[in-house]
Amino acid sequence: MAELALRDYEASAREQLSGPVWDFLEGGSGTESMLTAGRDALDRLRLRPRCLVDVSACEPATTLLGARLAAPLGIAPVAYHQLAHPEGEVATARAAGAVGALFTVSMFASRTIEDIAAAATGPLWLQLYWLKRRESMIGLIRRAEDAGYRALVLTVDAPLVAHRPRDARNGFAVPAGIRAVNVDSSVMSASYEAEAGESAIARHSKEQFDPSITWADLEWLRERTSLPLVLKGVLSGEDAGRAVECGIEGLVVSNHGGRQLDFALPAVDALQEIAEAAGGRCQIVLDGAVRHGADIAKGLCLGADAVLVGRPALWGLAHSGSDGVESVLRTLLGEFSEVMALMGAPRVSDFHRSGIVRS
Ligand SMILES: Cc1cc2nc3c(=O)[nH]c(=O)nc-3n(C[C@H](O)[C@H](O)[C@H](O)COP(=O)(O)O)c2cc1C
Ligand SMILES: CC(C)CC(=O)C(=O)O
Repeated sequence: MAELALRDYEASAREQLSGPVWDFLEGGSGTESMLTAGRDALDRLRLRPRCLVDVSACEPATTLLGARLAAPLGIAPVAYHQLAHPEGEVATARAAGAVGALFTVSMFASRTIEDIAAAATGPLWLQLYWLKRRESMIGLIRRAEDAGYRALVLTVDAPLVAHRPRDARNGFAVPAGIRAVNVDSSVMSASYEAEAGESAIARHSKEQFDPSITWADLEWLRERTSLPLVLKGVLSGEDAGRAVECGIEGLVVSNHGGRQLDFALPAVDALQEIAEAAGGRCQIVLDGAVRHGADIAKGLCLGADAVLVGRPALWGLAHSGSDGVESVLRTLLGEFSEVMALMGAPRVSDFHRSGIVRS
C-alpha cells in the first residue's frame, strides 16, 4: 500500500462514512470555534533544534505509568469504534499492540472490554464517565481489573455532553446493532433514541452521568480499585495541583477535541502550566489536534510524557480496519523519529522547554 498522509485517511473516511456518522466524528460543540483553534495553537509553536548531537541511534521508546511504549504515543478514548469498522475496538487494539502504542478504551466502546483485551498486545487503559448508578461503574471496573487494564481514566470535562449542533440537526443516534456493550443495558436502554432537537448522545449524559460529583468523591473511587487513576480533561494548573494532592497518578490535558466547553483554551496552551503545577508528581498526557510527529515533540517540550490521537485512529479504522489504524500510528511514529534526529534529541528525555518557541 502506498504511504498515505493522515489527511488522506481523513479524506477517505469522509467518503466511506455516512453524513451523520462523519458529523459525529468530526464535529465540535457550540460554534465549533475550537476545531481550528487547537490546530492553530500547535502550528504557532516552533521547534528550536540543537546541533552536533549524536543522533545515530535515536530511541523513541518510553514508559508511561509503568508500561513500556514504543514511543510516547497512544489512542484517546473514542466511543463506538464500530461506527467506523465492523471489528471496532478489537481492530484498534490489534493495531495499537502491533505498533507499541497505548490504547485508551472508551466506556462507550462497542466491543466488550474482554474481547478488546484478548486482541491487545500492548497496554490498555479504560476511560470512565461517572454514572449515577455507581454499582454499574464498579462492575465495569472489576471487569477491567480482571482483564488486565492498566489504569482508569475518569473524564472530568463532561458533567453533561455539550450541545453539538451537527448531531442535534441530524438527530444523531448510533445505528441499531452498535451498542455500548460494556454499560448495563438497563442503564442504557432509553439513551439510544434521539429526541426532537437533541441527539441520542446528549441523552446518554442527561440520563446517566452524575453531574454532582466533586473532588471529595474521588476518594470513594480510590477505595474501590487498585488501578492507577488518571483524570482526563484538566485545563488549569489549580486543578492539576488539586489532583496531585488527591493522589491522582496521571492527567490528560484535553479540551475533549473541541466537543465540550466552547471557547475552552487549546489543551497545548494549558500544558506548561499544568506540567509545572504537577511538578513531576504525576504523569502528564496531552490530546487534541495532534496530527504530526512534530506535535509529539511539541507536547514533550512543554512537559507531557505522552500524547494521544483521537479522530485520526478512527480515520484509519474507516479506511482499512486494523491495517489503517496501524498505518496512521506508524506514520506518526516515523515522523517523530525523524524529528528526534533533526531536533538533536535522541531520547524522549531530551525534549525540554528550550526546544520550543511561540511564534
Ligand atoms: C467521536 C468521538 C468520540 C469521543 N468519545 C469519547 C469518550 O467516550 N470518552 C472521552 O473521554 N473522550 C471522548 N472523546 C474525546 C477524545 O478522547 C479526545 O479528547 C479528542 O478526540 C482528542 O482530539 P483529536 O480527535 O483532535 O485527536 C471523543 C472524541 C470523538 C471525536
Ligand atoms: C458517548 C459520548 C459521551 C462520547 C464522547 O465523549 C464524545 O462524543 O465526545
